[in-house]
Amino acid sequence: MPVIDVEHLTKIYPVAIKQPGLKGTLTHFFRRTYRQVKAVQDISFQIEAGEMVGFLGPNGAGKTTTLKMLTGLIHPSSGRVEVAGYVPFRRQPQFLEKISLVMGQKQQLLWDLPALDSLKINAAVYKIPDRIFARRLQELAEMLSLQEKLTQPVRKLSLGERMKAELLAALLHHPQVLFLDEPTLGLDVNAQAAVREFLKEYNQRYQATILLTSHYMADITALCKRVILIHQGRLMYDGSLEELLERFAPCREVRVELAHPMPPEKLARYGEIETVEGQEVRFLVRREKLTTTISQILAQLEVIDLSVTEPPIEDVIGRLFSTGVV
Ligand SMILES: Nc1ncnc2c1ncn2[C@@H]1O[C@H](COP(=O)(O)OP(=O)(O)OP(=O)(O)O)[C@@H](O)[C@H]1O
Repeated sequence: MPVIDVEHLTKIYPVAIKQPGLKGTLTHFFRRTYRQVKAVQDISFQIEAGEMVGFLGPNGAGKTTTLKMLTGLIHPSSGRVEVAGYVPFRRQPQFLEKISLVMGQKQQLLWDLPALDSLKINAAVYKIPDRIFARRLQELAEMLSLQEKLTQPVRKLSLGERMKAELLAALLHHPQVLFLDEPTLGLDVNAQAAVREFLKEYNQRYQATILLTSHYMADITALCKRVILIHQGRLMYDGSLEELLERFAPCREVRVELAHPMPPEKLARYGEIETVEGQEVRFLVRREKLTTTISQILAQLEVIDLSVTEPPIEDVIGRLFSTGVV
């Protein structure tokens, strides 16, 4: 049975239109007109327990709106949504104990207090007994390398430490389902990697289900085998990341530095030649032929150096979003 079950989910925001000037203000006050923003349109997907899924889309695609419906912060306009067996917008306490939502650009920890104080408040809200609180705190703080930092006021923590403390606060009640909206936003490369490493470990250790949005493709490639793509509120793709790349980036680039320059006609058999500059040749080679082609190049040519590069995933997905075709 899926932990997250979404069927024909739609959210339409009514947005009041106001004309400029005094007349516009008066009309707006007495007789408002609305236009409809279709933020999410008829999307369906299921996520099984323990899965870690990347939820991707360009700005304004409807990701946050979907996460808000999945966590019960807003009511869908139509469709059905169930998370951990509950209908989110009823906001039943048993449901709230099973989920957590972490938004990279919002914080729940109190700015002037040590994180530990906010954590104690959370423990009281979730009715976590002292003994269990102490155990979980120690375990999570260790996983996040935060032991020394929890007694300092939050405002004195670095951005990365603050994000880790936010994660600790969000996970103290051991939610079964975790929704993460840009958890690595604005963090430096090391802090991003630390958060990623932690999420991977948390998912494996507790079999937690995680739905994650991120503009950093490194997060997605490191954590998610499956991705869901949405564009202008509609579901574009739901499947494995590997298959997506296979379908939309079937080639890799092979750069070879030869001992002596060679005429292009003698090189064409190894792949589609992109450029030849002196002794350096760049080929495009289909993924499935990569190992055979590389062995042939190494056996048949005098090679000084060879490297293989993957087209950046950002480029592949960016192209999909700009063409709107999957
Ligand atoms: N409360 C609201 N009232 C009216 N329109 C809204 C509201 N919240 C979001 N929207 C609109 O709904 C659409 C989807 O927004 P949403 O925030 O869900 O996108 P997103 O994929 O999370 O984007 P981003 O990556 O920029 O955060 C956008 O056109 C946005 O302007």
